[in-house]
Amino acid sequence: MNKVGLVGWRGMVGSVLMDRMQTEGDFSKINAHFFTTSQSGELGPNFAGEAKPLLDATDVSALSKMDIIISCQGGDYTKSVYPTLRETGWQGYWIDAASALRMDNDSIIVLDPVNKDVIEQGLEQGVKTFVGGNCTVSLMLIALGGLFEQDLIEWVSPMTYQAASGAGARNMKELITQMGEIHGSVVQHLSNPSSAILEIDKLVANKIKSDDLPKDQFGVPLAGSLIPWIDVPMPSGQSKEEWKAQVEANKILGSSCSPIPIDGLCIRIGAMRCHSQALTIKLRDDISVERIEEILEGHNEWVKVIPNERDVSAEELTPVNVTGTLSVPIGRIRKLTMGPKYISAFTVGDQLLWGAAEPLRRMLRIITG
Ligand SMILES: NC(=O)C1=CN([C@@H]2O[C@H](COP(=O)(O)OP(=O)(O)OC[C@H]3O[C@@H](n4cnc5c(N)ncnc54)[C@H](OP(=O)(O)O)[C@@H]3O)[C@@H](O)[C@H]2O)C=CC1
Ligand SMILES: N[C@@H](CC(=O)OP(=O)(O)O)C(=O)O
Repeated sequence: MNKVGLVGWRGMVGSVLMDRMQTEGDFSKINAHFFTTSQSGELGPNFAGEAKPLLDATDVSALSKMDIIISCQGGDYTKSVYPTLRETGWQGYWIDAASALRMDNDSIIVLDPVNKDVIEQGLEQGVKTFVGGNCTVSLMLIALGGLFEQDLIEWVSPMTYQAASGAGARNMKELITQMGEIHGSVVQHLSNPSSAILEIDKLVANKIKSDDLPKDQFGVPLAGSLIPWIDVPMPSGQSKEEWKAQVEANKILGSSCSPIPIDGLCIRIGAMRCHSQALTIKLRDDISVERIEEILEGHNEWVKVIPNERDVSAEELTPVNVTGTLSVPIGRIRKLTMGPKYISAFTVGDQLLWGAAEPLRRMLRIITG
């Protein structure tokens, strides 16, 4: 059995990965070794049988004994350890959640329901570095896989509604704390049926704007508001999150030589762990909505077409419905007034599952069988 080193297993993405690996029985296929950057020598988890002391994730000699390493530890860790490990001549498989190696020439971005051919070709050619894609990119491609596969898309503009989890566990906690504090500021007014809504609104607005609302993580209020910028600025005027859409999606699709334009705005909203995206798509042909729905639904087992109807959209096409599942619903599909080749769509996905952990887990299974 392959020796698999797990780094970052107790973080948020890592915990979701561990959960999925246990559910799918993956630990029975590997010889798991748990690493840590901060708790070396302490007793590790028992997911894979008897708990053993944790290994030092900065010890290149210990890492180099692994056949496969999966890291959910983050980009700084990857940048500090990966080059040194490769310089020792280590020929193992490196599977990573962080973005650090995604655009390297010798890495493949993994999303096997969409690019299994690219992955298999890479394995045959000796590629050893496999990286999970950006969450919005992976979720969009699971949703639109059928249209991309049949080369029916001329361009896409995704406008995102991204959950707090994309910014990390502390940000999720901060969002809930902000919500609680806002509620607390008007709780007595809410219980009084005759209280005036404009007075409540004023108190809420004052609370959200006040210095004592906790905002160390996001820097600004998120509850009762939104943040129209994610990640650092790029020279193009895009945020880095927006820049990733086109470069990563085309790399996954193997179309980087003649890239499909994919560009829009990325917005942080007060959802917990599901990213949503409103898509404007220009098709290459005038295709009926029924045919589009058929093509989308037929592509993979996780995408689910939701009819463009009010009640079912409000019930099923939401973060609260999708959270904790691998389902990627897509709905609001209709022709736009711009012309017969222009369609809208709205999709939602769990950014810790298909958006982060699941593509890595499936890559491990592709390697280990
Ligand atoms: N969050 C996301 O949506 C996505 C994240 N990623 C990538 O995954 C990386 C990891 O993200 P994420 O999982 O959110 O990071 P976390 O901050 O949740 O975990 C990262 C590491 O922090 C250490 N840590 C310190 N204190 C604790 C604690 N109390 N509980 C758990 N872990 C702790 C752990 O390392 P140790 O055991 O060594 O101390 C852990 O592996 C990101 O940097 C990013 O590159 C990729 C896609 C999506
Ligand atoms: N940037 C994403 C989460 C993430 O970690 O993305 P990436 O894996 O591309 O760094 C978000 O904020 O929602």
